[in-house]
Amino acid sequence: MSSRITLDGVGQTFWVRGDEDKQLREFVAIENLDLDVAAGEFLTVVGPSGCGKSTVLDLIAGLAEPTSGELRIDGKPITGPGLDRSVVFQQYTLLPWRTAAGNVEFALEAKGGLSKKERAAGAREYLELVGLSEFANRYPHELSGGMKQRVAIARSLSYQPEVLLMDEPFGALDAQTRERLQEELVGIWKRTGTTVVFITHDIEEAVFLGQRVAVMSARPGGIKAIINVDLDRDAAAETDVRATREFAAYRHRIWSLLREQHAPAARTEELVHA
Ligand SMILES: Nc1ncnc2c1ncn2[C@@H]1O[C@H](COP(=O)(O)OP(=O)(O)OP(=O)(O)O)[C@@H](O)[C@H]1O
Repeated sequence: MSSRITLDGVGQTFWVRGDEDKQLREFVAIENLDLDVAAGEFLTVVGPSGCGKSTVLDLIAGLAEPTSGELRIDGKPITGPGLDRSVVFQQYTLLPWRTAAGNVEFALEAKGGLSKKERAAGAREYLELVGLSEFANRYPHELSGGMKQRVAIARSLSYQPEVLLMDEPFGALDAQTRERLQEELVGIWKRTGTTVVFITHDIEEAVFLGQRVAVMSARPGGIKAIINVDLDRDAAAETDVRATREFAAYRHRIWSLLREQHAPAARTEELVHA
């Protein structure tokens, strides 16, 4: 199950208070942003801090309304959150009083229409998908950071959203856990065919996961470039794809695009929009 997402000339402006005069003024977070995510695609988004990555994700999730432009999912305007889309945030948003299985079941309760037995079976299935079958009865405080994030992913996938929106979901994890979860996520994406939009600060993570990498520019945020990544992900399990020359070339290309943004011109722009 998957869905296509379209952003058409999307802009988002916030009212912010000036540092010195404390006057309210408009702050253009993103401007005239066009983006098309194909059904079943894995798109990663990188960009400097504050360029509007989370803003874009919030808009696709329907958690905010754009100031201008339009967002559509399968041709229909996005007017609010929906069960066709699921968000995984950086911080683990698990219910501490529920076990791992209980947390997944919670999402299925919200979806409705399933018996207790079906919900329990669903939780088992998705915890297995993320490699946590043996930890179903543990409470969040008894799980490691990586395990908690896997429960959050299992919970998001359990109600079979067409779109999975991930906002730096592995940002708080150590490098090894992060790499393992990246590999698991690619496997899950292949098995489920879900459309994934994944935000990250980490260029290597963006290249490893994304079929395409959208590189954002800052102030106001927009899409600077979209890079098609053609890596043999099927070989990922056996070979260290991250150590290949192709991988390094993609990494360098994106690094260079991001680097350009630190030029003095960017600072001038910052003042214009401040
Ligand atoms: N509710 C809000 N009110 C005012 N300004 C906001 C609001 N939300 C975001 N912003 C501003 O909009 C810009 C984009 O924020 P956003 O969180 O989307 O950036 P980001 O690229 O996700 O940043 P980071 O990588 O640091 O998480 C920032 O300058 C931020 O301060």
